[in-house]
This record gives sequence, structure tokens and C-alpha cells, in this order.
Amino acid sequence: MPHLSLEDCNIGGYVVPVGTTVFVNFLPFGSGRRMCPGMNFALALIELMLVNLVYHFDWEMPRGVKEIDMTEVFGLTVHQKDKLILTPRLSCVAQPLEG
Ligand code: HEM
Repeated sequence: MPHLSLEDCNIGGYVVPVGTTVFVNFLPFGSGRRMCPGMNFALALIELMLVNLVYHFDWEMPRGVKEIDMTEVFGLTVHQKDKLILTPRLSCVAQPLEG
């Protein structure tokens, strides 16, 4: 998440003037006193979510794309430039028990 400096400050020799938008890069949960309090919860859930995505969907490259462009696109969250096509594996959907 971006933060805004409320006063001029000096961090490790770098002068950060008041009003500068700052964010901690490459640390997915941030750091310092405003770092993500849900980190441990999220780390436990991420594996479960990934396993479910791999199990329930067939993953394909977009039509005509030979290699995925892993360039990062910045927004509220960081995501990669190219998207994969996910098709649900309907055979995995739970079937009602007979009888
Ligand atoms: C993969 C999952 C997650 C990622 C990557 C993530 C990442 C982040 C980041 C980067 C921040 C800002 C840290 C900063 O400003 O320096 C943040 C803040 C926060 N996160 Fe998460 N988060 C995740 C999941 C969660 C979950 C599961 C919860 C709650 C159950 C949660 C609750 C919060 C809250 C309340 C804040 C605001 C903390 C504050 O401003 O003091 N996050 N998170």
C-alpha cells in the first residue's frame, strides 16, 4: 500500500520530502508498524487456495501466446501482464451421492 510522508525525513541517507508517496517494494506484506496483521493467516490460506485452483481448473496459455510475459503491472495489487486461461474441470465438481 502506498504511504504519504507527512514531514521531511531522512531514511538511510535518502531525503524524503513531505508529500512524497512511498511504498515498501518487494515485501508482499509490507514492513514496520503498519505491516499486514493478516500475514500468518494469509500464508496458511495461500497454499490451500493454490491447491484448489490447480485441482479444479485446466490452465492454458492465451491463444497465440507462446511464452507468458511476467512483467509486473502495478495497481492496488501487483499482477503479471499476461493472463492465463482457466477452464473449470467439471468432472471434479462434487456429484450428489446416489441412494
Ligand atoms: C496474500 C494475502 C495478503 C497480502 C499480500 C497482504 C498484504 C498487505 C500489505 C502490503 C499491507 C500494507 C502494509 C503496509 O502498509 O506497509 C496490508 C495491510 C493490511 N492487511 Fe494484509 N495482506 C494479505 C492478507 C490479509 C488478510 C488475510 C488480512 C486479514 C485477515 C489482512 C489484513 C490487513 C490489514 C487490517 C491491514 C492494514 C494494517 C494497517 O494499516 O495497520 N491482510 N496487507
